Amino acid sequence: MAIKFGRPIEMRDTPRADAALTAPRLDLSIRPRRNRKAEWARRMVRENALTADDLIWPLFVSEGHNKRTAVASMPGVERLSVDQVVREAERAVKLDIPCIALFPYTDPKLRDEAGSEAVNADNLVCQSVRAIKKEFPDLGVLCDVALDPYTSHGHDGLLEDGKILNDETVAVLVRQALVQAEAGCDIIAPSDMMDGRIGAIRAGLDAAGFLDVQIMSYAAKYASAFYGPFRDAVGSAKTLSGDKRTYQMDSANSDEALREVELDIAEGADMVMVKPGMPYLDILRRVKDTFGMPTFVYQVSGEYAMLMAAINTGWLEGERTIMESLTAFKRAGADGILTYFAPQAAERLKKGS
Ligand SMILES: NCc1[nH]cc(CCC(=O)O)c1CC(=O)O
Ligand SMILES: [Mg+2]
Repeated sequence: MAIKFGRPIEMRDTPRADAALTAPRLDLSIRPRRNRKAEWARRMVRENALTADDLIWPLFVSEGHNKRTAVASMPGVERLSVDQVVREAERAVKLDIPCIALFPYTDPKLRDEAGSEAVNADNLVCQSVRAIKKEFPDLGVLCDVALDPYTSHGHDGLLEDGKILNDETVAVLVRQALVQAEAGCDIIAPSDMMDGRIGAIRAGLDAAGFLDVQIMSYAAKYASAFYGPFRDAVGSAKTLSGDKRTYQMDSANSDEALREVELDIAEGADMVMVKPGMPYLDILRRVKDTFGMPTFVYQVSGEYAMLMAAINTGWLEGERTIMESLTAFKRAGADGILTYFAPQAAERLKKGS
């Protein structure tokens, strides 16, 4: 049974009528409940607020025209052909969402060992960026940099003899970032977790004259089971051989996240990210407190799937659960949130409380 929230029960200062329940008055000078007695009072002492400015909306692009394909493990999320991505970009603009993030579902025929489609200046992501920027130049566009949507083995880097090559991968990532920047991408977001990629991408962008293209580093990205539905969406779930634990972080570690973030800042990251979100709020708080950088968090596909599964069965109440989960990120120090709930949250915020 879903819990139904009606009119809140608010405290009034009217003297109590004689009632069956009586008790000697407690001698309390401090009663924290006073500051919660009514909505106006709660609003006055509220410490954190979610606004549309906090939202980054991830979208999945696929081939075709006027085409939308449901992603089974992410109810409500679809893969969109480029023209449809532009329609969602329009929705983002209308909802005051400042930025969208693009992820491709690459035709399996175009995937190869080297992830060559990643550096094709006319790949789905680049096509989308151009189409969006033509109609909505003032909407921020973030592009993920990593090879997994393009490789036949589903890894974020180049694979040789069962090993993910670091420096060789970084060289390809620099080229991937460059085609995205040339297409008009505003924020390059490397999600691959290779060592040294932020510095190399910054140098590559600068050498090509893209001095103002920002870098949001997936700096503390964990090897997480919560990415499952995303791999379904980009089509790498079936192809992925092995796991990503030689490059993504061990979920048992916390100090290591600070060392990773420190390196990416030193290499030129403008913004840093912690990922996943809800199971890693402690990391988010440490990163924000330690560095004071613009700090983002990714409420990943598995978190979305988990909440939607419970919402769709009626076990959780949708709107309140979504808003609570997003406000928790603000409380933990996030300056912004990548979330598949971005449009729902923005619509809710537009309506007001
Ligand atoms: N490097 C690709 C990438 N970029 C964002 C996500 C996950 C996003 C999500 O789960 O919503 C992943 C998956 C992965 O690393 O396997
Ligand atoms: Mg690193």
